[in-house]
Amino acid sequence: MSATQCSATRELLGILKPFWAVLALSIFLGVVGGISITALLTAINRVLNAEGGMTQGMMLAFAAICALALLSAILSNIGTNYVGQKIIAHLRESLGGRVLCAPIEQLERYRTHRLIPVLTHDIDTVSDLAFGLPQLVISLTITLGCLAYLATLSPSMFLVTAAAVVLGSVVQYIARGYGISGFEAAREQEDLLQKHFRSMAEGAKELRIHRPRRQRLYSRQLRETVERICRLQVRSVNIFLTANTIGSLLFFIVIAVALAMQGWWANGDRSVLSGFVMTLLFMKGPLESVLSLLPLLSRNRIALRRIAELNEQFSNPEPYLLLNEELPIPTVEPLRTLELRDVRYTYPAVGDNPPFVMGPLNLKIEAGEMLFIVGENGGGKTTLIKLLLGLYAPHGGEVLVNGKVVEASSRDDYRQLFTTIFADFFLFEELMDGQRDIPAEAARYLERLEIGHKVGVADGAFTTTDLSTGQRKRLALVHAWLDQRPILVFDEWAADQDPTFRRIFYTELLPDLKRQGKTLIVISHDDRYFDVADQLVRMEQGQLIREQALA
Ligand SMILES: Nc1ncnc2c1ncn2[C@@H]1O[C@H](COP(=O)(O)OP(=O)(O)OP(=O)(O)O)[C@@H](O)[C@H]1O
Repeated sequence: MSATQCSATRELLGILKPFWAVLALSIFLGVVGGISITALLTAINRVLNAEGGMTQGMMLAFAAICALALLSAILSNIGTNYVGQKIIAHLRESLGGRVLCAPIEQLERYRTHRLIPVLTHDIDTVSDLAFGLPQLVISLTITLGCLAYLATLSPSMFLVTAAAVVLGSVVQYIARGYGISGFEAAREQEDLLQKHFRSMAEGAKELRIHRPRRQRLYSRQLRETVERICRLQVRSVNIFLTANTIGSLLFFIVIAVALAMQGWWANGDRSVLSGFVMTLLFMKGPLESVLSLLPLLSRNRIALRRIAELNEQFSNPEPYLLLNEELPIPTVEPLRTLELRDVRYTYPAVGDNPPFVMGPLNLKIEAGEMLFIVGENGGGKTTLIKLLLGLYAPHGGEVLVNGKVVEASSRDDYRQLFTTIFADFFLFEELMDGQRDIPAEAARYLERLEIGHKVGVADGAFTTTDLSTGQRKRLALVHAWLDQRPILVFDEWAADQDPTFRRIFYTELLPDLKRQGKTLIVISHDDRYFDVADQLVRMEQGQLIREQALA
């Protein structure tokens, strides 16, 4: 078994493990359903050839088998439907949890356009198989049951039929090899398609004013990818359909052989001959149904491999990340100091670029202090705050809070000291639980930031986030303030503000927050206001240069 098959099989077994009892029962009931239907067929054949037609006993047996076939098929469907829905829920929850707990560096490396198709497309494919499973089990059982019945009717003709089934299966196997490579190539293209969709949605404005780029995205990227996927799917499905049709034809060849050679194997017994032909014709439907599910099996294998890959990528979740709301929130002792001691961090080389090396970084911040981090683009300011925030674990050195080293086990608690507005911030509409009404002071902030007339709070969420970029940042500031954390981090917050608000931010809001006892870490390019800071550090090519204390 190849590594690919191994990972898909392991993933499938892992996914099915919690539901094995229900699944085993459903499969068992599916087998019972298949056997019952085969028994019905043999009963029909017997009645057709019985002297005097159907006796009362036969009628009762017929009704009982009908009831058994019906009941077992319904229960088998209910069981697999349950398992199918549970699998979807389980995969969504477990993959969602993995993404939430993955180290930030891994998430930054695993691009969104690759993540979303796994969480949507691949999970749906796996669940499709779960829904197709009872059909597969029942059809397979009927096929095997019919073959067994054929063997009792005529061992010699059974061998001819079995040879035809083997030949059909070999054709299917070869077709599957070709078909699956097409499905795999199509799945690769799905990631690319997702990337184009993201460009279309997120770059809508840029595309509207740049005709050549828009045309290129539509005709050379989007259309080409869509058509490539279409071609690959058509080709793969055609291969499967052709193989199925060859399989169907084999049935009629076997029937023709049976009719031509009836003298040899049936000794002119017409009841054996009619039973044989009827069973073969009956078996054709279930066998075709099994074969038609083969493309789904192939797609399923690819989807499982993608899920296994994602699981593997995020197999080292950050330890001690709490997702369970019921666990108690640890009490954090009041902040006194925050320190980086000989901290090092290296981004791996990208292409021909050398790795970007940060550090050793040494920095100490006292509670209630205002630290400004300045420096040219690409100097390492954002990386420095990611290290300070505990988003990146240092590759060397230590982060200390109140003189104690922040270990992996305490890193998540440590992060709860901070509220951050990143340059590429995400604005959540909902407030946290228990904040159903904005406290009076926050309303004052909304007014002061001149968005009080635009935004209110209803049902625990801001009434709107449809604001200008600068206004959204102001709203994020209110959000951050509502968090009531001791340290606030601003990554170029003022960059989108007009000069008046920029002045208000540096000369009124920051001093106000400082007066409230907040510790403030501010990335800034606004050299006019550097004198507001208590401490100023410059980041240059990954090195921290301490400027003189200002205040
Ligand atoms: N995910 C990453 N992988 C590899 N290198 C990275 C990654 N993120 C940042 N870098 C590199 O690290 C360096 C510092 O980046 P950082 O974002 O910390 O700079 P910055 O000072 O905040 O810049 P700016 O002022 O433009 O926001 C950059 O030169 C960049 O090339």
